[in-house]
Amino acid sequence: MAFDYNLFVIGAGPGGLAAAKKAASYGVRVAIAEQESIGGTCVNRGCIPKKLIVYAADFALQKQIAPSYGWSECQTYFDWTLFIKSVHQHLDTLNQSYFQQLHKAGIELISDRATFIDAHTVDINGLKVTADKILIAVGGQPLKPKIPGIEYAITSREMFQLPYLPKRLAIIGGGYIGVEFSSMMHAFGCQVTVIEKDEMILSGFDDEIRSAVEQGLRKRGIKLLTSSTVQEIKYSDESLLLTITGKKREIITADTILVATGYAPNTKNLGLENAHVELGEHGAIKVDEYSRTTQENIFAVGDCTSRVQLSPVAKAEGIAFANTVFGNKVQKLDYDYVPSAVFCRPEAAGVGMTEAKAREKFGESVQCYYTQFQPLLYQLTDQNEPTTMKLVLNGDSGQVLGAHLVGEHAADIIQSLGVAIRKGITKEDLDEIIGIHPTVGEEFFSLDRVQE
Ligand SMILES: Cc1cc2nc3c(=O)[nH]c(=O)nc-3n(C[C@H](O)[C@H](O)[C@H](O)COP(=O)(O)OP(=O)(O)OC[C@H]3O[C@@H](n4cnc5c(N)ncnc54)[C@H](O)[C@@H]3O)c2cc1C
Ligand SMILES: NC(=O)c1ccc[n+]([C@@H]2O[C@H](COP(=O)([O-])OP(=O)(O)OC[C@H]3O[C@@H](n4cnc5c(N)ncnc54)[C@H](O)[C@@H]3O)[C@@H](O)[C@H]2O)c1
Repeated sequence: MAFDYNLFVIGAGPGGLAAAKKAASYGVRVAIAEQESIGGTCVNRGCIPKKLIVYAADFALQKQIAPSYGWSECQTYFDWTLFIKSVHQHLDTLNQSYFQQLHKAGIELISDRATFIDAHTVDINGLKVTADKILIAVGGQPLKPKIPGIEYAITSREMFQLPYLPKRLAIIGGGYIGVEFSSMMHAFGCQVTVIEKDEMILSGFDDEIRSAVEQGLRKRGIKLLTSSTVQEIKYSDESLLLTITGKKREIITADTILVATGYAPNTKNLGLENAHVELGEHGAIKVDEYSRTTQENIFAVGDCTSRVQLSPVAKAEGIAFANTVFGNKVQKLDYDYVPSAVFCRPEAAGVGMTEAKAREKFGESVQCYYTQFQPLLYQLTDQNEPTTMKLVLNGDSGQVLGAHLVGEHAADIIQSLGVAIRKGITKEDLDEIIGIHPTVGEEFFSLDRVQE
């Protein structure tokens, strides 16, 4: 049977775009459908605008320590409306550049929603298109817990559209999104309360890292209510009232509520049943290690498969799919050494195993090196802003299993160290490295305190 395309991709986020471009480089005929803006969550309502807000918030934090560096206090004013307008102008430029990249690669862009009619046919607003292979890269969307009054809460998507900064912000969920927004919004002067159901924020990270971030945020005045949930939300006198249950029952007042309790795969109403594509837990598309779904010619990558919900992972899965299916290079991903970071202040990052995970696998032989120190940046100031550093080792072989850091440039330092850890570096190898002075990262090469 002759198909319209060799590959049809649904969703132009990092996963779909990477797969489409790689497949096109092998000379196959590719089309991609996108119902919103090119670039997906990452470019339009995730990583990129978030990081620009982090930079904006950093000026406020720098201002606090500037007098210790000889700068006199001066009046400054942060104009959120002006700033967020320039963020969106930048996103428009990025969208344009993606559009041109697709055009140059000979990939046809169909700007509409696609749904399955059968395993080889999709419907796009009444247009039937056929393809030999179909890749689902539809991403995810914010989950909202079933709480009475949750309709008053907004999600991260709307945070990027806020017309003005709220005075009091309540955040439900102390994961990546909740913690990052708590840090940025507090730096702009908002009163922030985070409500997290677990005992600590940032589940999945090493406990020492979680605790160091908690201390850092609390010290700045961010209120963290852990082991707590929201029972109901009410609107009264132009304010939102959240009834908190958990360690303590209390009512907090907010102008804006951000709900950040996880991301659910975007797999509803996609017609997947017509194509015999099965779903697993929480609506994630079931895939094998080569991203193949339960239907032989259909593949899925990125957030919609709920493996690791990060942009570089979606991109790597897209490339591995295209290499395997069109490039004659069978490739699967190793998810063990995916570095990740939380762009809060203090910044946190980790790669490899946490101490808890290492102990599950290697038991008593696990050894940890740990240090906490006041970095040079804060030594002229009266602020106590410790850097926390931890290495997790297999004590028998000396192999480094994981590295974790809270402090300045944590994300950049950890991603470079991740390369060495993935290659099986030992503590002895690290001790032989000559670092760059004076930096935070050099301390990883002279850790000499085994944690009790
Ligand atoms: C606030 C926030 C901050 C984040 N920060 C980071 C970060 O700093 N670092 C990081 O690595 N990750 C970050 N992430 C996660 C990252 O954005 C995602 O992991 C990544 O975007 C997933 O890529 P994807 O291609 O799987 O899906 P997406 O980027 O979600 O793209 C999917 C695309 O498919 C389209 N689509 C869906 N259904 C259809 C359909 N039926 N037809 C046509 N098109 C369709 C959607 O419109 C969307 O454009 C962040 C996420 C959020 C929400
Ligand atoms: N820097 C980054 O790489 C980055 C930044 C933002 C988002 N992301 C990605 O986006 C995904 C979604 O982010 P997220 O922060 O929404 O999810 P998350 O899974 O990181 O955190 C959700 C948090 O909400 C808590 N929670 C769940 N239900 C709750 C309730 N009813 N009350 C109180 N707390 C509740 C959970 O215990 C958890 O700590 C992340 O998993 C991550 O992969 C990555």
